[in-house]
Amino acid sequence: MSDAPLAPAPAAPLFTVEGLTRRYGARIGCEDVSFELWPGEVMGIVGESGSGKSTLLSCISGQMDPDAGRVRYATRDLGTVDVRALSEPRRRMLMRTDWAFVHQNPRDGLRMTVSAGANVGERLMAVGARHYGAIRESATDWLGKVEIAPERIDDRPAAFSGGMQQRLQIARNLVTGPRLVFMDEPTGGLDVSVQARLLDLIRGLVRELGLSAIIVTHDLAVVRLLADRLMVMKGGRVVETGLTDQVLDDPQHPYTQLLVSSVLQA
Ligand SMILES: Nc1ncnc2c1ncn2[C@@H]1O[C@H](COP(=O)(O)OP(=O)(O)OP(=O)(O)O)[C@@H](O)[C@H]1O
Repeated sequence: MSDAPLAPAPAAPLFTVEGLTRRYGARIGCEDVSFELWPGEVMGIVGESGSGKSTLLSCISGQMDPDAGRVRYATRDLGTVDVRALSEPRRRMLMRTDWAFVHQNPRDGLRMTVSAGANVGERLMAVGARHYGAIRESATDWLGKVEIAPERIDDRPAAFSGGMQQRLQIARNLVTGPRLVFMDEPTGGLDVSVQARLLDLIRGLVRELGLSAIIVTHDLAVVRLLADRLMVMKGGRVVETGLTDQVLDDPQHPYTQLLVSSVLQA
């Protein structure tokens, strides 16, 4: 037995989803999805197109109302709360401070008409920062963290490459110090070499900041690199869940076996 002191185990999950269901008329978006996310944990959600990943992500991140089910979150000040039972202003504040959402298309998460610095700085202002010098310093610092040169601070995102825009979106999301980050195909639509660099950056930030994250992707290489645990969806339901390496190296469900082998053959 090692003498090294053990870090205390977290007492409770950060985020709990119970029996979440969302239908579009008669069509199932996602059905009866339940899982827990622990502090500092990264969960990957994979499945083919139409399997319900985006519907699930929209419902759990508060962007869409589910038809049934509950989402609970361990807040810093109020303990664990039912997110939908919060008042609208509280819910909005939670989503703006403790939570963050990285969209697949950076244009959906950035303001394209203002500078890179303003994209980062206005998030700080939205949570009460007022001192111009401090805001600009923080924005410069965050641009550096996502490998954007400080001299680009006054450029608009339209003058950036796709990979740079995505890195800027990440800075804009993380500047307010969230604890939980939702990511929808964060490397989708980028060249392979740009994807690899972005994945490295995300992995470094997640570890350094101790973030919890839920990442939706159809790309198994993304979850292999980023996710501690994996949930495999098909037809709106979860068909398999487990530690990422375990699920990818020894898939149990025939659908997961197919997903893994189709990547191997590709
Ligand atoms: N606005 C909508 N109206 C009707 N049906 C929808 C709507 N959005 C999604 N669906 C249906 O819900 C199911 C799940 O779709 P969803 O977009 O959540 O899957 P996905 O796994 O995210 O797919 P993709 O990877 O292509 O984004 C599909 O059958 C889809 O056709």
